[in-house]
This record gives sequence, structure tokens and C-alpha cells, in this order.
Amino acid sequence: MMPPNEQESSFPITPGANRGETSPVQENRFSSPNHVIPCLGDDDDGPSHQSRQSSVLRQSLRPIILKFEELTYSIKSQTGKGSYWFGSQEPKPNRLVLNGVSGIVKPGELLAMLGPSGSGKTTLVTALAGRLQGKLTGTVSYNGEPFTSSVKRKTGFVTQDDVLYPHLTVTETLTYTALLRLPKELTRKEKIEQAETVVSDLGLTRCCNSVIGGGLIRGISGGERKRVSIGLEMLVNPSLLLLDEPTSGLDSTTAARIVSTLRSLARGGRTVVTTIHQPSSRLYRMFDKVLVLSEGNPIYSGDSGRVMEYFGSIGFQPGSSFVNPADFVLDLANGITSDTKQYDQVEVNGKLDRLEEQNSVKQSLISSYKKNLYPHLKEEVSRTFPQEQKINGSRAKSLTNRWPTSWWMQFSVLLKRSLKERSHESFSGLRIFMVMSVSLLSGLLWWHSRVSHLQDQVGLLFFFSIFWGFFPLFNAIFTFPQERPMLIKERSSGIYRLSSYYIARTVGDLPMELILPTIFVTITYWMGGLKPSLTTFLMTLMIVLYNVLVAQGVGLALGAILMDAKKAATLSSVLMLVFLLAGGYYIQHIPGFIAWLKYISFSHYCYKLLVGVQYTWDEVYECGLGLHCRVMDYEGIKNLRIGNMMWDVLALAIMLLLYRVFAYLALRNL
Ligand SMILES: Nc1ncnc2c1ncn2[C@@H]1O[C@H](COP(=O)(O)OP(=O)(O)OP(=O)(O)O)[C@@H](O)[C@H]1O
Repeated sequence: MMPPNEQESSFPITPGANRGETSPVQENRFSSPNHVIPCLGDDDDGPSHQSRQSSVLRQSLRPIILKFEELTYSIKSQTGKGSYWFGSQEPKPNRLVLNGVSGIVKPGELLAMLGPSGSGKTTLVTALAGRLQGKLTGTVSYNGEPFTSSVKRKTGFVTQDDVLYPHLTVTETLTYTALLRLPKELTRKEKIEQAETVVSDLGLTRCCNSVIGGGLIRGISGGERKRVSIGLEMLVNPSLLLLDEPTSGLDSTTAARIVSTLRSLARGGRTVVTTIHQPSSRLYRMFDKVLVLSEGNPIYSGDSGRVMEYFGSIGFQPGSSFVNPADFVLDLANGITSDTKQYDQVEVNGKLDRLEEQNSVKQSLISSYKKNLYPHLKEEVSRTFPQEQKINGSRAKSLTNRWPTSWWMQFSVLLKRSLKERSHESFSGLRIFMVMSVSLLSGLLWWHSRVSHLQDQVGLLFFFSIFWGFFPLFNAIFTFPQERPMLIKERSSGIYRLSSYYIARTVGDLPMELILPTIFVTITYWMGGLKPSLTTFLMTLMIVLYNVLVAQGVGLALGAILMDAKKAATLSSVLMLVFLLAGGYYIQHIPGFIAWLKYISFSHYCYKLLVGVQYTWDEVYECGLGLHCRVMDYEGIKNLRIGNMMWDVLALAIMLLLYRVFAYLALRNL
């Protein structure tokens, strides 16, 4: 038996009639405590009184009419033959992914894009969200405007893959985003309340304190994760909501709940567009309009309830009267007209005949669309609606505020979020154990080394420079490749400046990056018998920390430029090996033509500085029985050419700045 709610709204004849039956207030099932979507099957988890007052499912204040006309998008096909360097390269033909797709979606409507896998649904919804890279021809307009930053802020886009931080809880995820996305006119308290409202409206109350999870971390379920993703977009009460396969991988009940939420959001005056793979007939009935794609070509665009009537009118009838309309149109989009007929053909004529017939069915459907549906659609798209003119007035005002919050607010929220998300990593027992054990082991190996064993002592100083070059560099290379999806998602929604993110992200790593070397140097310096002077110890510590910051910058730059942790790790291994060899400890007489390598090695400058502060100019050591030599005349130290140490400090300062600028510029090009 179908629930009464769904019976009432099944198979609308026209979108207008469909909306006429149910006003936004009636449709908003979630404004009633009995209708909140439960979390993990919790049926009595109703929203609070406060959330009912300020529900995110409330009416949208700035409705948007979305129009798209003759959208065409092609990509270069990969032929796989030849390569740039070897053999001749065949010219790559362009492959059409979208071919003349048009449509109109008005506030209050829920449009579903249907089509077989690879038919171009994701490409189309990404284009409508203003995020498609490459050359798109045709026009997309939002109340007659192109995709401006003000439209961007009124648009919510939920991608197929949920991009969420796995270690944050549901509430934390929504609260941090609320603090970043909601305008500065709202107080902190109001923003937090808005996040709480989303938690309760989307039925996430029960799992609000559970971590999101992902990968190997156990967290909330797939359906809950999808609702969190929708909730993140709902925080700003978007006028236009675009979703890519929000129900994929979910059971039918959860999928129905999500589509039902989308319908409620549409009924609140929003324009909602979603792609969907294979909806059940129950889900199909919730859509107002459908757009069916076949290999990038539209074959139907219009009311969901008129699909069967339309295809019947052009000679395509379903095999049985109880067929799910979605299954029927998906078969047609694949060129399959009727199950029985199709399978007979396979057996009798073989694969080639079957493909030919499918192609001819698809061509016939494309021509029928152009002849019967497109002229009406074109006329509707070119018409100007009263709502469009009304909203244009607010454009100038909304364009003046490019960012929802101040730089400082963005920085402080991003810093807190980064510290929270990465606390498990920064303060991981394994990292602390590693540093402690290496420091104790080196302390024991160099136990109370004496100046007379000069080779050993400078070896310890060189070890400081190399170990604290490798370790921070390797930790830093993963930073941006790991963060890439989140950064792209949040930056394309115009939530924050790159500078506030960049500084927050690098500052967030500093406490642990600096605490660990401090512990290490403290233990190893005194155990290793280096100069027992507090000043020399503190200067040694400062130099090591300085080196850590430079190495971190190199790691960040490599990660940001390559955006691939594996490649960056390989490159940094080569780089560190070069720095190790050219650092001035192992090879004292590097051939002139390659001696420049040491000047680009930050470990070389660090090593020079460490030796420079450890020994004074007139310091002597026992270089033979009863013989005393000047430390500075020791072959390994003499070749370092220790002079004015300010030059070494300056060289490191330039590297510190330069590598971080490189990393920033690489992120700008993401
Ligand atoms: N950047 C790209 N590089 C190569 N091929 C692409 C690219 N973008 C899209 N395509 C191709 O374009 C076609 C349409 O892709 P799209 O992801 O839009 O399809 P879809 O209908 O969403 O598929 P699915 O339902 O499986 O997600 C596919 O054949 C895909 O391989």
C-alpha cells in the first residue's frame, strides 16, 4: 500500500497542476514533528520548537528560474595510439558528451535527469552548477543572469561523492560550515542554531555526535552521510539546489527519504535539479519534471507524468501496463523498445543487428524530440517570467559582498577545524614514539661525545639537520593532495579566501611540527655531550626549528604542485638524498661543476649554522698525542667555509618564503 501522502501527489499531469495541489506549507512534511526524517530508522525523533520556527525547509526568499539552452560539450578522446615523444600522434577527434540540451526549471519544481550510465548527467548538472571545466557552448541563465558570484552563493551543489572530513562529528561538520558560510550579519549563536536546525530537520539528531567516518574509519551510514552533504548546502538556504546521484548506493527506503526531502525543499520555493540513476516508480512519482538523455542527446524534457503519453504518441509503447516509467525511458534511452522483442532479436540476428536497431531507435527518439518537444521548450525558455525581473534588482547589492565572512573569521574557524580534524594525526602516539625512540637511541649512540672525537660530534650536528629535514618534509607533502577535494568543493562555493585557508592550514600544523623537534633536540643535545652552554643549546634548537619550517615549506610546495602524494614522496626522496650527499658532511670536495647543489640544499645551511654556533673560532681539540689543533682547521669544517652566518640565515629565510609562495601559487591554479 502506498502512503496517503504519496498517493495524493502521484503522476502530475502538468507541473502547474502538481504544485497547485500542494502549497509549500502543506507540502512541508518536516514542519510537523511527526514527519521528521528519522536517523537510523528513528521514527519519533521530532524537531525542536526552535527548529520548527527557523526550519531550513522554510520558504526560499530569492527564487531562481534556471534556463539552459542548446548546451553542447565535447571532450578530446584518448586514442591511445602513439605518444608525444614516440611515434606519430593521430589527431584526437572530439567526443560529444552533451549535444543540444535545453530546459527550464522554475522555483518549486524538482527536475530529475535520467539516462543510462555515461549519458552525460553528471556533466550536465556540473555545467548547471557553474563548475564544468572546458568549453561549453550554449547558454545557462539564472533569472536571466549568467553565473556570477552572487548566483554562486545562492546555489547549493551536492556532488556524487560526499566530500566530508572523516574525523569530525555530524554537528561539528555542520557548525564549522555554518560559521564559514553564513553571512557576517548573523551572530555566532544564530549560526550555531542554524546548524542545529539542519541536524534536526534532516533527521540527524541521533547520530549528531558520531564521526562522519570513511575509508577505514567506521562512522555514520551512507544515507546519513548523504544527508549531511545536503545539509551543508541547506545551511545557506539556497535558491537553487543541484545534486548528482544523491541516492546512489542507498536502499530504497533511504533513497525515498532523500528524494522526499528534495521535494519538500522544492516546495519551499527552491529550484531543485537532481541526476538519478535508476529510480523506483515510488521515487519517480515524486519528480515534477524529467529530462532524459541518451548519449548526451535529449530524448524527453517535460512533465514527469506525461512521459508514457509522449512516447506512446510517437509509437513506443511499454511491453506491459505495469511498467515503471523510469525503467521504460531508460530502456528507450538505450535503444531498447520492448523487452520481449529485444531479446528475440539477440538470439535470431546476433549482436550486430541488435546494435543497429538500437542506434536507429535512438536516432528516431532524438528526431522526435527535436520535432515535437524542442519547439515548445525553446519558446518557454525564451519567454521572460515576472519573477526574473523582480530579483534582478537585488543583484548590485549582493555583488558587493564577495565573501560571506571576514578574513579573520575565516582564518580562525579554519584553524580550529583543522586542529580538530587533524588532532588524531598530529598527536598520534606512533609519531611521538618514533621521535622519542630515535632521540634516545641517538643520545645513547653519541653518549657524552667529546670534542676530541670531532668527526663524531659534527656527525651528530649533521644528523640534526638531515633528520629534521626529512621528517617535516615527508609530513608536509601529504597536506594538500589529501585536502584537494575539500578545497575544490569549498572554494567553488565561494566560502573562503585561499589566503585564509592556506595560512590556517599551515599554522595548524605548527604546534606538533615544533614540539617534536624541541623534545628531540633537548634529549639528544644533552645526552650527546654537545657544548654544555644554555645559549648554545637554545641557538641549536632555534636553528633546527628554522630548518623544520623551511623543510615543511618544501614539502607543501611539492605536494601542492604535483597534487599527488606518491609522486611528491618519490621526488622528495630524491631531493633529500641529493641534499644529504651535497650537505658538506660526506663529500668535502664536490667537483666544481656540481658544487652548486649544496647552495640549494637547506640542510647545508642548517649544518653550517649548527657547526658555527657549536664551536668558537679559537676553540682547540686534541688531534693527536699531546697535539692540539684548531677546530676551524679541521678538514670537514674548513671546507664548510663558515663566515658571516647572517648569509646562511638569509639563504634559509629566502627558501622559507619562496617555497611557501610556490605552494600558494600552485593552489591558486587548482
Ligand atoms: N573529463 C573527462 N574525461 C574523459 N571523459 C569524460 C570526461 N567527462 C566526461 N567524460 C565522458 O563523458 C561521458 C558522460 O559522463 P558523465 O559522467 O556525465 O555521465 P553520467 O551519465 O553521469 O554517468 P554515470 O551515471 O555513470 O555517473 C562518459 O562517457 C564519460 O566517460
